[in-house]
Amino acid sequence: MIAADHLIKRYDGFTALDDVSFSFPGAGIFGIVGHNGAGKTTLLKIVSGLVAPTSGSLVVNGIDVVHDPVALKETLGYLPEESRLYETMTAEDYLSFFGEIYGIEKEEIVLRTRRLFAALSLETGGKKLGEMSKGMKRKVAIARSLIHNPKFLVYDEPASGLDPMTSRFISGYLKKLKGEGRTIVLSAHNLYQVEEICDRVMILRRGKVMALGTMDELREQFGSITYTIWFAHPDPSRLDHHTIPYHLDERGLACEAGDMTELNACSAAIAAAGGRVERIESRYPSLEEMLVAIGE
Ligand SMILES: Nc1ncnc2c1ncn2[C@@H]1O[C@H](COP(=O)(O)OP(=O)(O)OP(=O)(O)O)[C@@H](O)[C@H]1O
Repeated sequence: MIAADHLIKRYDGFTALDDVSFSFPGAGIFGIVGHNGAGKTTLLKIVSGLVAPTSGSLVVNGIDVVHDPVALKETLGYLPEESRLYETMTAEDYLSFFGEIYGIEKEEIVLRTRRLFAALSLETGGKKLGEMSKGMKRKVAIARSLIHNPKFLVYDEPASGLDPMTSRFISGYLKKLKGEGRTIVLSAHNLYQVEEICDRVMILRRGKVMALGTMDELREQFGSITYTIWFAHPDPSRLDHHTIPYHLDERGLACEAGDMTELNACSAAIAAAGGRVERIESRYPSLEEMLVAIGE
């Protein structure tokens, strides 16, 4: 469905995207993450046909986006990082305005607007866009991106700057859109949201692809499982912090091990000090830890 091959984007000699290739089949959510300036917005604009790459090819649903970006318009819903809404318009008029641009009948626009606002739990109360909260404005912008019922959605940070409740609501809504058979390409700084909803994830660093795959594949790639060992000891004050670097958490005395060797050494040290290992849990690195490991 999406095939990007060797995309390069240069701005006056500065390389914002450096040989980016990926493919994404069928319906689902593709997440792009990376530090500020990594090239996420640039890539999303290229994927939407809004910016031409310096070189490389991009095919979306059989459309050659590099040579015929306009052909994508009917099937594309694009949500920019910051939507400039017309402050003095009501949300209903705003959607009408865009619906008419797409040539949708007036009655149909009213019907779709009502349905979209209901699905987004958006009660406008006749307010003008300038009077709305950030969360409401974001929902209006999302509704606008869907007014022509596109199958392909490109969302630049759909939940940025929103409170946790609204952000969670948007995550759920994106999953619903995916359930309707749509393809979503998104960027996000909220890595927990990406981990939760994305089928495939790309990590960009300074315009280069550092990792690409399902969350499971990324976890494999970034490998190291870490371990937490919980243990009991009759008198923790006698424990030597150098041999057993423990801390106290809500479950009791705990010790972290970075690999199997450390795990074995720590377990042996606990036993030698008269303690008893009660529980061991393994943990994969989170997307956040992967990003930190990759560095800026
Ligand atoms: N029109 C432009 N002209 C010159 N440089 C640009 C232009 N657009 C983007 N860049 C540069 O390309 C790089 C990537 O920018 P981009 O906005 O794609 O990053 P990003 O990953 O979306 O960042 P953020 O997370 O901060 O939104 C940055 O160094 C930026 O300054």
